[in-house]
Amino acid sequence: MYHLDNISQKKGNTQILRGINLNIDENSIFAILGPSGSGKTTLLNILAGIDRPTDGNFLNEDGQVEKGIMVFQDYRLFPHMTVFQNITFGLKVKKAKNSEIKQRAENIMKTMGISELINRYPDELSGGQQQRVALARALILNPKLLLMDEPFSSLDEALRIEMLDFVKELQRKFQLTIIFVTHYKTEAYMLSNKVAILINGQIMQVDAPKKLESNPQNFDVAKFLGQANFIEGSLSSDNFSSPVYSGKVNVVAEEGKLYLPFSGQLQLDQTDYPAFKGNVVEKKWMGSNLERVTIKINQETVYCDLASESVSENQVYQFYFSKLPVVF
Ligand SMILES: Nc1ncnc2c1ncn2[C@@H]1O[C@H](COP(=O)(O)OP(=O)(O)OP(=O)(O)O)[C@@H](O)[C@H]1O
Repeated sequence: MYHLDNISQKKGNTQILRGINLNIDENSIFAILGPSGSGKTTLLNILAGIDRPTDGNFLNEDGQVEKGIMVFQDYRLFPHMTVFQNITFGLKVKKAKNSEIKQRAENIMKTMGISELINRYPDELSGGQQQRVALARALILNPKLLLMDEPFSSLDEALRIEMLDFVKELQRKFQLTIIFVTHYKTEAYMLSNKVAILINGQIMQVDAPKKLESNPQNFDVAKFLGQANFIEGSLSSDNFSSPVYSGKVNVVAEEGKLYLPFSGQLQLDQTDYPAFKGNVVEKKWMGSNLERVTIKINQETVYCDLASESVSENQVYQFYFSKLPVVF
């Protein structure tokens, strides 16, 4: 188990990280998901030993300070070196024997499917190939802990999904612990069954993807995950009143402002929680048999995702909550 023990980072007057505590199982992939500017790169730089925190430590099971090997967002290959020279750079610095360097490079290039690129320079490689070279350069050092900073953000959708599967395969093959940061929730969900949400330098929630979606712990998490419409209303005890929904709610926290998350919780089949009658004004197919449906109720607009073809445009439907709605 790795421990992030109360890690804080301040640069000038900016408090970037605020007391991050996390336990990370060895031999697993742990995803940290957060919006742009939330402190993901700052945190990974600390875990890689590239930067020192103003407070706290990154420790291994034995309580010793730990650091991982980083795969950067922009790959950072050396432009004047071939693929072989890039991959073997770290071993050369460590003064490994030439025969060992050659052997390990051949093995890792084979694993990564880049053997035929051996003499190419980075500007002769596609983004996906550069990504594989960057991974090979890290893996040749036999790391126990690999840190990945948005490594697939510049790849196209199909390639990104292929690389996510590949990372899972590498994790198993090399029994790695991988800490993966991203702002794409699908990436985090596909890679890991434990995802930490980092917002504004704070860990807001650590949970399985399905739990995050169904039970975001606070307004910031729900808003970031984008699964929510937020309808203002008023609350008295556990009764919520708004133009869209009035009735019982689950109250998570009362902060003066009241919001109602909808998406993923709405359905057409009757439940005990009737939500609203609304006019479907638009549908957008999202792939995978899902449509994002725009519904108008008086002046309010609500978005929800429903199975394709379950509603038609310009028709009024009664929508139901699938469970007791939540007010933050
Ligand atoms: N040296 C610094 N001095 C002051 N502020 C900094 C410094 N480095 C980063 N920041 C600020 O800290 C915040 C977090 O930056 P960081 O790069 O860690 O975010 P991120 O989550 O990785 O973002 P992105 O997804 O866009 O890469 C940002 O608001 C950034 O402007």
